[in-house]
Amino acid sequence: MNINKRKLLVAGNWKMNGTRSLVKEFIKDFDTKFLSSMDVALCPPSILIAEFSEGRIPVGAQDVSACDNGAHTGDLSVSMLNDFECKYCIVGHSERRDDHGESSELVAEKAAKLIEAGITPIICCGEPLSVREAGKVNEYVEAQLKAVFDRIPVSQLGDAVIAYEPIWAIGTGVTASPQEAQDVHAFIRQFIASYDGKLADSMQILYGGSVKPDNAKELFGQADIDGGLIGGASLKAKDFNAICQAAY
Ligand SMILES: O=C[C@H](O)COP(=O)(O)O
Repeated sequence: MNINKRKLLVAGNWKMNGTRSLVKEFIKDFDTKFLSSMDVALCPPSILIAEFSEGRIPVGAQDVSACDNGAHTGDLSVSMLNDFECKYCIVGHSERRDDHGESSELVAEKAAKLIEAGITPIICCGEPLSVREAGKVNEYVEAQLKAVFDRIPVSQLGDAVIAYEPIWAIGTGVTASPQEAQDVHAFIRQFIASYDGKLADSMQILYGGSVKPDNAKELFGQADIDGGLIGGASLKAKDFNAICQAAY
């Protein structure tokens, strides 16, 4: 049992991967004991969200529109996510910022929309390698998060989650060392504290970027790391179970 700090959250992000049969297999193999003492979520591609209704795993989406229902081809609204009982929704993942040119202001709008609808946003931030090499990680991450804190009153951010994901560690097998990750998480918590100390103490800050069964425990053991946003390793229930075990 993890004794430190806040309740931990392990969230899987399947990205653009998965099939209906993988969902069935995953539901069968996922160990539901984890649901009793920690937060768990699985964010499949939106076309597979309904398939998770047969299991007990809380489900999330990977993105949402900042607009209400209407003429927005290809998008999903918060009310649609609510209709499918999504508890979480990732926003501002670096792949969306890169592939779809999403700005931090748009990410903040999406997060605001989710909070208004009662869905927990998992707000991603994180720097590319060039920024780390230039020694500007804190400034970069702060600018991404400031857009959110400028847009949403702290009184409404109680249920939001932040995920720090250094881009150079995503899908590369290169993980930030526990200390490197902890340093940025501590900075993020300090940044939140500059708005509201209580919020800083309670907000879950996840680490993402090549989290695997063999490195999860050390990462989650850091004082300011409250779990993980897991990409590749969340596609196999066996590995996802092992990562949840590290947080259990
Ligand atoms: O959302 C998840 C992250 O991008 C991490 O992906 P990864 O675990 O495959 O490196």
